[in-house]
Amino acid sequence: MKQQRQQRKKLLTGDIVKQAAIDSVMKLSPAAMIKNPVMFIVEIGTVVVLLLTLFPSWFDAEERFGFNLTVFLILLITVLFANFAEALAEGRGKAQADSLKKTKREVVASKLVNGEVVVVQASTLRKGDSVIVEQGEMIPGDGEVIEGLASVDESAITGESAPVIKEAGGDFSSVTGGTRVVSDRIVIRITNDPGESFIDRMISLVEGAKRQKTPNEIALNTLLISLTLIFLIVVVTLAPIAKYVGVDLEIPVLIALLVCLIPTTIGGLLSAIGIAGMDRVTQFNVLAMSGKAVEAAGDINTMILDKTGTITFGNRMASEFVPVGGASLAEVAAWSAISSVQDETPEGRSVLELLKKQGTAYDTALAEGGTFIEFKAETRMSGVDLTNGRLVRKGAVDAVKQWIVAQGGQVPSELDAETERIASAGGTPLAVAVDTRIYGLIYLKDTVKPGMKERFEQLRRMGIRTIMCTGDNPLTAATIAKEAGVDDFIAESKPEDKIAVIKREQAQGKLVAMTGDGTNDAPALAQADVGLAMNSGTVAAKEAANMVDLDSDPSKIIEVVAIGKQLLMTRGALTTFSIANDVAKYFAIIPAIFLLAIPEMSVLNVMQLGSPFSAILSALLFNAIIIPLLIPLAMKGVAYKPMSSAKLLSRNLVVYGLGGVIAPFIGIKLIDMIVHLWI
Ligand SMILES: Nc1ncnc2c1ncn2[C@@H]1O[C@H](COP(=O)(O)OP(=O)(O)OP(=O)(O)O)[C@@H](O)[C@H]1O
Ligand SMILES: [K+]
Ligand SMILES: [Mg+2]
Repeated sequence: MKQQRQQRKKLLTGDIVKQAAIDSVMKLSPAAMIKNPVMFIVEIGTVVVLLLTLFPSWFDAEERFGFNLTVFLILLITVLFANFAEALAEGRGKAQADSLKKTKREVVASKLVNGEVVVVQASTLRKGDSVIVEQGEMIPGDGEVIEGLASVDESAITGESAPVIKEAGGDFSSVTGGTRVVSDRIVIRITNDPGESFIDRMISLVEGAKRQKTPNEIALNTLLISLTLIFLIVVVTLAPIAKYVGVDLEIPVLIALLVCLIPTTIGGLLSAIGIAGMDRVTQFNVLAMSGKAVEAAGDINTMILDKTGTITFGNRMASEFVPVGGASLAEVAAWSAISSVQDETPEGRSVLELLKKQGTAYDTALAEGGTFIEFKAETRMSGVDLTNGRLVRKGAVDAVKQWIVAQGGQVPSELDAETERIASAGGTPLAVAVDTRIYGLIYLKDTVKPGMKERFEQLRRMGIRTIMCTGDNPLTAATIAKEAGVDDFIAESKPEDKIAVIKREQAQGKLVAMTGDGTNDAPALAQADVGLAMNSGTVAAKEAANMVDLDSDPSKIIEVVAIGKQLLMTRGALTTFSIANDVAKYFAIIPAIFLLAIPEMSVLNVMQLGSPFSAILSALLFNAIIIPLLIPLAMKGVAYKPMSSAKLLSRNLVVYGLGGVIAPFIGIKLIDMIVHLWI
């Protein structure tokens, strides 16, 4: 499985680079260029200079073939470099889309029609149809298991070759078209019409077909267009003014000046930054439904995490039976077993496993024929109503206490002390009760994932507040919260409490992220600004969320936030760099232009550039080659250390702002020294 994952990461191959080179020429089409107004202006300038080069007489212009041709070529590569950046960023997604499309081969499906099996083409299946999938067969469409249990190979979409169990009911019922049943047989209800499947969505996502500009990008684009218009006006009005004072500025020189001044660096890299950011999330096996979701992740103030499975490993295992109120150890063990025979949750299964491990004989015959009470997050209890009328329950201590009191029973005096002992060790105590009597406790142990403290510390440095929401009791919650280092916790919380927390934070103007997998998480996932659903989870959760983690690792939300932050930072840093650059170029090129007309003004030549022409060409060439030089940074993202936004901003202003001012002086001077040798 590691190998497959690596293969995915190594997708930036020679083929992609070659394809990107071809695409950058295709993207010269004005219909495509107009989407990037800054570069579109450069393209128009390129065409004008070409015409001036070839037919100077048309314009009554001076014949300066060599210079004009050079300006034309530099302008052309400027546009090509920008197109190449975008094409390269798109390349990896396209390659991934191609491999996904291969999994979309036409398959046949065994559709159930009035109880009979009819073989049909998968493409004819509609929402609501039921199909049978047997061992070895491809699952014909997205759906929910409504009958049976099977192991499914999902490597086609997750890159993970270990099969996963899918079963009817519960949080592991969703299946994805294009994955394969490797054992057993399941009946599936199709949940999507053709063309709307998960793989379809994934293809259009990685391909960027549906890529819409995010609000952030639109705002930045507006700024870039405004700057471009301002400089356009400046340059256009410069000509008559210069003429008035007796300086004749040629059109290619003015175009060169314009291109140097407008924000071509960020204009050329902007869409590559966005695509690469999305791609980084995808390579991380997280599907973001929109770029907006990734950017929102970068702006998160509050993160809601659940305890079990996110902060802890989630294998809450029974480790001890604790009798209370004069009950014997054997009695607690026996009732624990009876309450758990039909409880298919990991917690329930672990009770029987513990008894087996301890070698304790237990008899669950009493439970036969009884009504099973399934565990629910709302009741926080599970159990069985026996045929002899006795009611057996186990569950969260406060829930069982309430139940016992409602039954007319009493709470044994040492229950609280024992509960406290387990909870203060970070364990989860489950009370076991029958009718009106509490027999004792089951001690469920779970461990905090290693490295959690460091990760929450990082989040804190990013200015993100973490809140752990758990159905567990306050003491267990407090112990785990302390051990993991979260900022706050909410104990004994029911699913609706999560929405309440999210709404409360949002009301304070904060952006909230959360993870979840169950149907009861769906409303909260939809309410959160960033909702990360687990691929193993229910269809409802996946549809409500704006991101899906194919590896079903809830703690990945932390990395997703880091990627979002890095995306925003990269864009900010390169914008700063680009604008600082343009300011510096202004000082390099303006004196040169005036020197061209009034050679006596040699004091203007502060940079000691070879000649006015070489100064203009050097500035223009620097302006072009800075784009490909920054492609790696745009694609990889700027180096990122967790710290507060304010600190980051000032640090970036120094590095990229100051760097942006200094770099052109050095770059242009170097190029000029070379250029001057041959003109
Ligand atoms: N199988 C079960 N039978 C009875 N009670 C259970 C069972 N599983 C869990 N509980 C009790 O219900 C509480 C809530 O469990 P649930 O899994 O819903 O927690 P949660 O809300 O997801 O929060 P977290 O994941 O942080 O524990 C648990 O703390 C435990 O006391
Ligand atoms: K520029
Ligand atoms: Mg949970």
